Amino acid sequence: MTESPVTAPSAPIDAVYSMIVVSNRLPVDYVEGPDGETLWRTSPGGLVTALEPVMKQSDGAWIGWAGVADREFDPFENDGISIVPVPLSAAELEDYYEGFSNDTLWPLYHDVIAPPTYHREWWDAYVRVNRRFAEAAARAADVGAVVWVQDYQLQLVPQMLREVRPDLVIGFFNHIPFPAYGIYSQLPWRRQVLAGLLGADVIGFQRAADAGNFSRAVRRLFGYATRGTIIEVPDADGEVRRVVARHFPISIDTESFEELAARPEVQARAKEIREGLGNPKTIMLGVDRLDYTKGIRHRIKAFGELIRDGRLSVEDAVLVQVASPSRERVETYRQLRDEIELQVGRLNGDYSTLSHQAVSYLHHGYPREEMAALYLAADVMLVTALRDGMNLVAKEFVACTGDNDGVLVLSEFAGAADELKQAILVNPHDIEGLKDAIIEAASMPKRERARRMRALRRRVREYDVARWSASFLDTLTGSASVVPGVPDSLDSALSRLADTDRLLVALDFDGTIAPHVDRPEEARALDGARAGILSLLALPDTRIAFVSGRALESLAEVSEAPDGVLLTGSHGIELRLGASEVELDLLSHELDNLGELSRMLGALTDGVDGAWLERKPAGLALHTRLMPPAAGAALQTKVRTDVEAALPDLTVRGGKNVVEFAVRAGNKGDALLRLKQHTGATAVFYAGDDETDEDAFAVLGDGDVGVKIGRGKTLAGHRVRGPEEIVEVLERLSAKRSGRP
Ligand SMILES: O=P(O)(O)OC[C@H]1O[C@H](O[C@H]2O[C@H](CO)[C@@H](O)[C@H](O)[C@H]2O)[C@H](O)[C@@H](O)[C@@H]1O
Ligand SMILES: O=c1ccn([C@@H]2O[C@H](COP(=O)(O)OP(=O)(O)O)[C@@H](O)[C@H]2O)c(=O)[nH]1
Repeated sequence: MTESPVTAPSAPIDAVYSMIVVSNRLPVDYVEGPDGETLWRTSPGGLVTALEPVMKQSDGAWIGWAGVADREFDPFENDGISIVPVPLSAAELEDYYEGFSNDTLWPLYHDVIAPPTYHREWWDAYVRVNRRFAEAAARAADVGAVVWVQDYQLQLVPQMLREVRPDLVIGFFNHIPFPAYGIYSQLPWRRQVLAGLLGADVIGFQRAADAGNFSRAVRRLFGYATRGTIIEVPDADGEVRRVVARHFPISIDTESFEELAARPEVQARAKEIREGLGNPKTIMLGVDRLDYTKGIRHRIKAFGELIRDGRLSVEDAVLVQVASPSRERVETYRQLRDEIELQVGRLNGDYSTLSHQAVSYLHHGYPREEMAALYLAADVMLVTALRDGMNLVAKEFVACTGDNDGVLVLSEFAGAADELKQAILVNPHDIEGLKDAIIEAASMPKRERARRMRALRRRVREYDVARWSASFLDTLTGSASVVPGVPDSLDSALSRLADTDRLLVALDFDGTIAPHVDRPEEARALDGARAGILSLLALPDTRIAFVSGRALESLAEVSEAPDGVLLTGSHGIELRLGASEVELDLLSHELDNLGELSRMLGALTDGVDGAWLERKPAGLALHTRLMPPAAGAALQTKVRTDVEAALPDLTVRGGKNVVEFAVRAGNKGDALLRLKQHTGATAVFYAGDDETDEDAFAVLGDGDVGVKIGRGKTLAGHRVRGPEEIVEVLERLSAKRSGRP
């Protein structure tokens, strides 16, 4: 794909940043002041709204385009953020931004609501500009820095960056939907785009469905193995990189919107807006970039028909539609503007009176204060997107509705619908359904309005933008240091989990409930963990399982598992569910491989001080914990290389001071699914500390709780410091569950 590779700066020139965000848009756009002076204005769109508070909290740099062609700017500081502008020529603006980004990818990724256009010269410009962004990031990033690339305009940057700076930790977040394969496969450069994205360590999406579509496309086009949210990407040297592709729904700085809406001057402005509109009974509000994905026409059509049919009157109801200018040089956007303005003009001509307008249409972009006042003034917020990555407007309306008195009508095709379930959910293509929903919203009793809005507010408070970025970055980097104790967020998750009908508590053994020891046969669970397990076992509809990489026999021995505990060993290959033990019948070629493996490992480790082999039913593990670290690492590398060359079909797993080879594949994710099926669990708790536990975290669903012990990249939603914290977690879970009605 990268015909001419990204140039690696011999010594990065401005390599000072340990955290970098790269996006097409900077938080500010250049505008020329009345006297020709340089002014910077907040850029449009939700990406900037979401990332601005994140970057204000970090001392990293934001790399992006300044919103104007053919101008070069030096790096500068804006509102506490270090800005590194990347220039675009007028031709690049046309081909890369307006063309490939907004006339190819945008309609394609939004389910071809408008027809995508494919031009080879647009693609060439896309590659060229992506390379420029990658070069800028490679120059600015300190050794080992985290680079977080944003959105569909820059999908090739992760791979380009990895090629020249393999030391970097690279994340990617896609703010818009990722389409199903049947649509994605139209893209002539579909393989190059996937390869570009797979350069990242973690690829984030708005909805679980988007992440699923992406993984399916990778399977179809590259045949890479995927397990849950993990994609196994082979590198050129045959090593497998585990790339995470999962959803991280973006959000807003809820507190700052609440604070804004509580300001007296904003409330006064809201009152003024209502009065200016003639104090109607119901103010309906739509706020969108003027984009065909937003369903503005559908909304106006439904509203217009309600007036025409007499179900609403212009004396009682007005629709305020903010349609902020967007991508105005792209033909589809121009046409849309004409269509909407014709529609609004007709509607107002037909139904407005001298004192009451049907639609108050505003083709402007407003500052946050005015947005908050509009949200406050509105009774009903109409978000009728035909497809939308998230839609932050919906969340902002909820945050600003401080008195719980407002109704949100929300398209099920906006990412926000996965979270804001107490909104009135609509299919905007169904105009009759949309009309009924608008009437339901306008006439909803006060108590019902308050009940729904309280629940919505709880959600946007709990899941704000800080949580979004923390959860993405934590998955990407692992937290630098893990504080002792049980975090509040984990405690709340345990409270919810404790209420489930049938609970499965699945625990890795070593390093999770038993501290690591030098001799694996000496490992024992902490007394507190045993006590917690016994008290959970005594509760109805509560099952416990140990999920270990150890051979089942060894697990049974060291765990001294109380009766009733389910056991899975050898990474899920062996299971003991109740009294019966699952037989492990190795096939003849597996037995041959096992014999050869055993011979090779014996020869390679014979006489090496501190190295020992652990036999497992389907393989062998080499332990080097008792060796000097450098010698242990060197031995592991040698053993891996030799075994992989001689026996390429084996499953290889690296752990802490251990490398393990198995003649039959199996993993803790499969084990957990099997346990879930066996127990009929309605929710699962899983805790683990090692790389192999990531397979289990990868199969957890929305109502489940995953806890990673210690540092390191993880898919688990929570993290604690060590087995002592797991003791506390088990105690709390048991107490909460025994207290349920
Ligand atoms: O930069 P523009 O071409 O002017 O477009 C503005 C932004 O629009 C898109 O926003 C998306 O991100 C939001 C936050 O995640 C999300 O809520 C919304 O659903 C998306 O459409 C676009 O993805 C950004 O790159 C643009 O900057
Ligand atoms: O006149 C306007 C219109 C919109 N917005 C902001 O633009 C963002 C729109 O984000 P959303 O996710 O809803 O859609 P996008 O435009 O990114 O597709 C929200 O933060 C709005 O508050 C704004 O500040 N002024």
